[in-house]
Amino acid sequence: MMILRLSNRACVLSRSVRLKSTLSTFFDEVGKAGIILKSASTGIFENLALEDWIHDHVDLQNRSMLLLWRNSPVVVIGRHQNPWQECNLPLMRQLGIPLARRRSGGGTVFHDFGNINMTFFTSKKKYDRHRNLKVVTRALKALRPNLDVAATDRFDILLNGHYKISGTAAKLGRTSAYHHCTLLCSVNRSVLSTVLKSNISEVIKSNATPSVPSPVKNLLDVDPTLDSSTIMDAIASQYNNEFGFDGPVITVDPTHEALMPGIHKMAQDLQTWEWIYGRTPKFSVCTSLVVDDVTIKFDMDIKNGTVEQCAIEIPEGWLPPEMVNEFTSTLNGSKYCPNETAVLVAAFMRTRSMTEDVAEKIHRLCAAVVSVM
Ligand SMILES: Nc1ncnc2c1ncn2[C@@H]1O[C@H](COP(=O)(O)OC(=O)CCCC[C@@H]2CCSS2)[C@@H](O)[C@H]1O
Repeated sequence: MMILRLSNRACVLSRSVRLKSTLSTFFDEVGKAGIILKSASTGIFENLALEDWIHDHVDLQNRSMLLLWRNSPVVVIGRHQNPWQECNLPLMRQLGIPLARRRSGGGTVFHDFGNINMTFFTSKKKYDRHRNLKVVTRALKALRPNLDVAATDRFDILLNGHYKISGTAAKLGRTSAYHHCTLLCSVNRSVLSTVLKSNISEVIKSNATPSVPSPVKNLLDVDPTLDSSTIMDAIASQYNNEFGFDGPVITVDPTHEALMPGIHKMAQDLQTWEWIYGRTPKFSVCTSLVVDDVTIKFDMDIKNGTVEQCAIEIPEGWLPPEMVNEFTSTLNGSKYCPNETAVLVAAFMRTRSMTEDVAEKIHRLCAAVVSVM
């Protein structure tokens, strides 16, 4: 038997007990129609894995579930998006802000501790985004009756009819579904807007899903007496009210492999380069970069995150033609990734004899290519 350790109104699925059941069989034993979970993790990959695990393993035919979670700073792109088009990857690397690709569609958002995420799990039949967003707007109104918050036809929530405070995405499986959304409480808005501005969007051609940028605001900007844990509590109690449930908020730790067998692998899969970058729909980059006062034209086709075709036009006499050929063939077939490019170019330079001047130029050429990665 698994034990629920009660702390005030909240429960913690205890790690200290000897587990005889997984989270899904535990829910079957408890037999509740509605369950509210809160993640103990602030790691995006663990939290996205928790969503995947619940979606794949919990019987959602006769049960609905709300998961509340928050993350440390991260940019989260939709399943069919192009990260180079959506965000400033060089700046994110500099700031140490990771990128994650989620399994649901839709656009790109920024999360930090000032952003709340909610995931509403249901059977596919009961999937109802309007009703879920009503839980959020009513919870906010219950806290501050004067707040002007309303859901739109595209399932955003707007503050004062203009400022986006919540964005929505969803994943529909064969029999079950989840709808997840954000809520901006006190996010760092200057980081949000700078990381969500691509440095190379104008040189990318792609059919990937584009985001729909909106003016955003934090709830705490209009009412600094609010705080995100009060808001989370209000959402949990409104969820119970709306659906007629009465459960407590259960804290669950997504690193607890025994409770959720297979979850570690799910989190690992979400962190692979192949999932985050490799799943980008085919795109091309066509740009001119100035290196040493000469203009160099790059033309690259990228499929599965890998350079499929690369052409570089360099003014005659700047570099020996065989070096240019060597450089382009190094890029062909490689990941569209600054680290991989730098390593491969360094390796090719080690195996060729060249003057210092040529080596310097290849370094600068490499830096120019890396600047658009
Ligand atoms: N955290 C957050 N919340 C609300 N709106 C945001 C946020 N970050 C950025 N934005 C704004 O939304 C647009 C993109 O809007 P767009 O409509 O294109 O995309 C979305 O809303 C996707 C929401 C995904 C929600 C998931 C829930 C759990 S994991 S992520 C962006 O350019 C900004 O203007």
